[in-house]
Amino acid sequence: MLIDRNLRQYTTRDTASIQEVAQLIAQKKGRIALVVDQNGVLLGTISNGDLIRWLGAGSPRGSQTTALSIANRVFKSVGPDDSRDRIAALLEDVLYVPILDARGRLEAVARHRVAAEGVVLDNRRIARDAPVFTIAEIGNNHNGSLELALRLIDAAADAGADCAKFQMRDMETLYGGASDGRGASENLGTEYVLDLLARYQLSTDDLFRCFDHSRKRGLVPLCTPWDESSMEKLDRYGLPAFKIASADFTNHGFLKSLGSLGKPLICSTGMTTEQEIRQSADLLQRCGAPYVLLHCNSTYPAPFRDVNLSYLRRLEQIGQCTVGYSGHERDIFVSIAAVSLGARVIEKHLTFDRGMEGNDHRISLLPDEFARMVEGIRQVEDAVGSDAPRRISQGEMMNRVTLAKSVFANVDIKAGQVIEESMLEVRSPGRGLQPNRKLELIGKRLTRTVRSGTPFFASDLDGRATRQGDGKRSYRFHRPWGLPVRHHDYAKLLDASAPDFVEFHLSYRDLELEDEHFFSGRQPLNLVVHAPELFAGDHVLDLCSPDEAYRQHSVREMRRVIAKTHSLRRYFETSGPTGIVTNVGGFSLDRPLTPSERQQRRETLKRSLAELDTADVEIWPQTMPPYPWHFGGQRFHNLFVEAEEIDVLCSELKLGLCFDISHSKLACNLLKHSFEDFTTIVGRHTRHLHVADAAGMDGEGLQIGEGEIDFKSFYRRLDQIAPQASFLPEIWQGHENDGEGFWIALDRLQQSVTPPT
Ligand SMILES: C=C(OP(=O)(O)O)C(=O)O
Repeated sequence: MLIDRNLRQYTTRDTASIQEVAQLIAQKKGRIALVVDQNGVLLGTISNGDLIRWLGAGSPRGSQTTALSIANRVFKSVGPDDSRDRIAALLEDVLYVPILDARGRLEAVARHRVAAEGVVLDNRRIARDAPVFTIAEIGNNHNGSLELALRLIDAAADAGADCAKFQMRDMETLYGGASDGRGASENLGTEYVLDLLARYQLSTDDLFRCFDHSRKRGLVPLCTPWDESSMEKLDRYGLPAFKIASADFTNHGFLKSLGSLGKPLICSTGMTTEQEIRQSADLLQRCGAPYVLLHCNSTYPAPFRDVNLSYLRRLEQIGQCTVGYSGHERDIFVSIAAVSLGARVIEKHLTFDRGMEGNDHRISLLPDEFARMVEGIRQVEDAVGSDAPRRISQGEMMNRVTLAKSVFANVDIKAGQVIEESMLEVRSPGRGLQPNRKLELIGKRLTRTVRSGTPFFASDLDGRATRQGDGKRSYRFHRPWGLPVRHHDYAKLLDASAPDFVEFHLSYRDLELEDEHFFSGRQPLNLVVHAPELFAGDHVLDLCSPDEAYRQHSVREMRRVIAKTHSLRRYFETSGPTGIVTNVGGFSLDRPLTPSERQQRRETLKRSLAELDTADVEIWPQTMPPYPWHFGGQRFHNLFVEAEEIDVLCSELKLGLCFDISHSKLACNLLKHSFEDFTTIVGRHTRHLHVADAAGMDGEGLQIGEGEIDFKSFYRRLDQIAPQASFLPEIWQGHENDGEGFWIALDRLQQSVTPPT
């Protein structure tokens, strides 16, 4: 059972429209709306079944209907003093039991607990599918000094912690006569702890100051109450949750008191038997308390061999809840490993000096160690993934092309011929059919001619191979369309279709090609150029580089690209300046750049662009994904990713843009921005489009219809903002097998986005 005091997700006003009620029920994935008046008095309930019945009855009075008019006015409820057993009995018949105060106001909702939902504190969700919540346990490491406590909070925030945690004790309640610190009748260990605690308490006011300061630094303040009097003070202060120390996990009376407050409980389970953990978890469930269990070994430092991280999985099963780890061992590695075993909360002590007086200092992390641990946690939580079937990432796919092998013909084979084993060989690169499919090819009759030294493709197996000899493919789009070409496949692709323009994708070696060998006279189509990203000597173009020598190198390479563009222009029907699609740089290797670093990169870009002679050409920066695959490895991209920034840069520098919709969809996915709004903002600057589908955070260049983009609505929007912008399909590996991927993309686009004529 869960007693949920987070009421917003259940309640709707009596005057709300049916649409609002439906939205509430749908959005919160709940099955009920509780109808309240302006004072929060519960007037009735509406289930999704009630909504469906209302629709089935022809929606009497239609849009005039209010929530109250269709609500069930007779419902089961309980008062705050009703026993948990009574609520549990009611929950056998209904899904939700409202808990009302004496005046009928909704106080909480009792319902069945769902283990996977986790807990929410200060808008932070702690759950299996949420980011790891890191707690910097300051505990008593302030040694009674407010000034030190505040500095530790700052250090926790700077180290990237999510929470600063303290401990509060009412020494008199807790230790009675021994609270003066002398505790002479206690055993030696207790006497020592008592003495420390008595000397190193912060006053209640000082602790509250620490909580205020934590909030100011963006941290969730938490505190472990060690007694009921402290619990009441912390509740009154308004802490969003309570931490429960291992020492109190078998203290059923205290657990019940904490559970009755309706706030999430983060409970450590050190020093307890499995039987005791089961009992306490059972008790928390009966209380209806939202809770998380932390695996813990309560020794200081804990020997690594006693930590038993594998218990995390068992704890998750026993507690039927989200789990975490409160670590008392040395160093940072065990806590990072705990994340890979399912921990979603990591608590570690923090100090400035392990030599200070007090038990906890010597097992605490220093601020730079804590920061390194948080960094490790973030890396591991990103890397853990799932046990779903293996998927090849986009970067691996790129590397598979260059590093792996495929099946090639070692003789010319004509269409209609049957393939024999002796005609095949396995070699690099891996552009075509993987070697494990070689046997499937043997005995197949080819539907196309395959020249010696060229690879086979999957379409050779199912007879779908590219049509040959049946004339040029023709497409009709209401904006100029083109094809990405290289010097070596230009003639072949042009043979197969009649685009309005071609976009030359240049490698740095192509800059040295003699263009006259490739074109016989002037070509009746327009030209766009795509600048290389990689240049000789592993130089990745970066016009924004803070390294001046590197930046100047990039400017020199860009000048060569411009010169090449002028050379190509001689062979094409160019009307106006030629666009050069460019990834202008601004990437980083280990982390995204900070806003001020980004600002510096923007200024540097302005400088670099001003150093280029752009007569008869236009540099079109390309919109970028947040995690571009640079030659099969991942980087962070920082410029031309966010709509507002692109808008400002393009306006200031009067730049036209190549809107790569696959890249930008990924950026919107990561930043949780609307792709529609992005299109509206950057559409104003768009001269040219790279079109491909996209999925997730880094699935770029996908075939049309195989990702998440709604092309129909995208083109509809863009037609109003940038009707003249040219486009081409930039499908990954689209040029293989005589441009098979491009033709599929163009066919699909024609079907879905061309308005009827
Ligand atoms: C002592 C505490 O917790 P743990 O048992 O995790 O060390 C605490 O929260 O104050």
